[in-house]
Amino acid sequence: MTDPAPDPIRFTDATMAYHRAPVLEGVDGRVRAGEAVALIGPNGGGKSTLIKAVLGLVPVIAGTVTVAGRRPAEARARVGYVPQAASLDPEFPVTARQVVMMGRLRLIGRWRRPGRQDRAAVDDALARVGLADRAGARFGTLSGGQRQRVLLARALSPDPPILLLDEPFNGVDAVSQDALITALTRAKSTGTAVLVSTHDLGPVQCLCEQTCLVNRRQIAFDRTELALTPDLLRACYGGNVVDLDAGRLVVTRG
Ligand SMILES: Nc1ncnc2c1ncn2[C@@H]1O[C@H](COP(=O)(O)OP(=O)(O)OP(=O)(O)O)[C@@H](O)[C@H]1O
Repeated sequence: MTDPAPDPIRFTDATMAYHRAPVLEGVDGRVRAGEAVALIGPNGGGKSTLIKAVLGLVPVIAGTVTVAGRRPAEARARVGYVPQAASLDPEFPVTARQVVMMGRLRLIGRWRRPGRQDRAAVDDALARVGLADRAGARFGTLSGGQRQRVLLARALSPDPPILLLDEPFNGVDAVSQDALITALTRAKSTGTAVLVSTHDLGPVQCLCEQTCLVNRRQIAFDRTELALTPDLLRACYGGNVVDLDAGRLVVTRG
């Protein structure tokens, strides 16, 4: 009998630290193929730290984090990463198509030029985020939401089995939010595992099978409907008020 495939991402009582002091403790759960996990918590709660641990950029000082059964640094090629949109300078003189092609560089190799297959993959990735008609537009002239979609297309272009997204819905208009959700839903349908940090609970409820709540330690890692309860959200956000607004959960910063 062959062993089942390892989970795309597996956390086993993992503690992360930049230096000696733990920044995030006790993360335990898995991101399965074809599923999305939302990472939710207050500013400074450790969301970006967890994503960086999966990228192999932050040390895991206790427990383990594995990516496709390996240590994170050994599995980097299997992971597509969408950083916060602000991390790419809009003044940088490149088109949307050139930004997306950057996602193929690892496959193309340093000494080769992009081929027909690379160009087709870039066009396909832009189409998947609904920006086929903006391929030639300069990145800096696009709206914030469109830039975020270009960054998702860049991550999608090499077709990675695992996607990490750091607050992709921040400051994004409704059209772009829908386009991001559509592209991520499609990626899940082809088996991609998704880990997405967000402050916005709306997309979580339609996209994420599981939710991980963190505030310096794991508060919950469970099916979304079991994790997004007023009590757990209150525990996570330190008592900030949670309203049930027409069936939707809202975290207020009061
Ligand atoms: N490079 C670093 N070196 C040392 N400490 C860091 C570093 N980056 C982040 N931290 C600390 O780790 C803790 C968690 O930060 P992190 O950025 O993971 O939180 P976050 O939940 O992503 O917050 P936000 O929603 O504001 O992005 C914070 O106390 C932060 O100061």
